[in-house]
Amino acid sequence: MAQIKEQRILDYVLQNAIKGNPQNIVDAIDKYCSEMEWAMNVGNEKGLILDKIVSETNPATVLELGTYCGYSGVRIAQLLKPGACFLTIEKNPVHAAIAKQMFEFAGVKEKIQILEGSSEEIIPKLKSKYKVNTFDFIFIDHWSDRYVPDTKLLEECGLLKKGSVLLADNVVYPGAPDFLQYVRNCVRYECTNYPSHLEYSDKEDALEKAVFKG
Ligand SMILES: Nc1ncnc2c1ncn2CCCCCNC(=O)c1cc(-c2ccc(F)cc2)cc(O)c1O
Ligand SMILES: [Mg+2]
Repeated sequence: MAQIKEQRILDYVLQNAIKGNPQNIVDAIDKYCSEMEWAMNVGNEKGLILDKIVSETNPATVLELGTYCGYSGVRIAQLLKPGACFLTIEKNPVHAAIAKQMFEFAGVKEKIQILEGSSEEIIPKLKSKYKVNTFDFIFIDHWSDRYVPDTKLLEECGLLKKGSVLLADNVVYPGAPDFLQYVRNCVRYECTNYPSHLEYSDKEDALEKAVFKG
């Protein structure tokens, strides 16, 4: 059967990484995607910045927008304290199925709940259906044209509290200029830019951290 790239990435991990070892699985994905096939995982250079900000935040509640193959989900999950709640939203059912298997192999499936669907349809249901109050940390890594509307949706749904940390991928490449404009000009956010490079590439990219001030 014609395989898709994401299935080849998962197969490579299942055959070459150590089951139950999140860091080894992250390293295996990076090895495959830098040597064999490029894929839109956040990657190790931006991943190390992600790790640092997650560790500093030490969140009890995490939301990720854009699961893909589960690379950033595995990176974040291995840093979370016991009992932390981690929800990740993925619109593409095939990618969600790949990520589910990735989380199982990594031994983090008890820490992460994959919500299949679009962010715009799931975010308004998070309080009622998923018993969430607010999020301490939000990793934004889905369509860049959803960054602003979903940030506003999170505000409107009362899912942010004073100190909530939003971290957005790809603010330079592919780019999210309206998001940068929004958070940098809104008094309710304190922003920090982290210049880096596009995963498995020398193109410039960056992460933007926006801390909600309440
Ligand atoms: N409304 C929703 N809710 C949830 N998931 C949703 C959604 N809507 C869609 N999706 C499903 C996620 C779509 C993937 C998002 N990520 C990306 O599109 C992405 C692309 C590149 C990239 C870079 C250079 C290139 F030449 C080409 C591509 C790099 C990255 O790091 C990326 O994260
Ligand atoms: Mg990305």
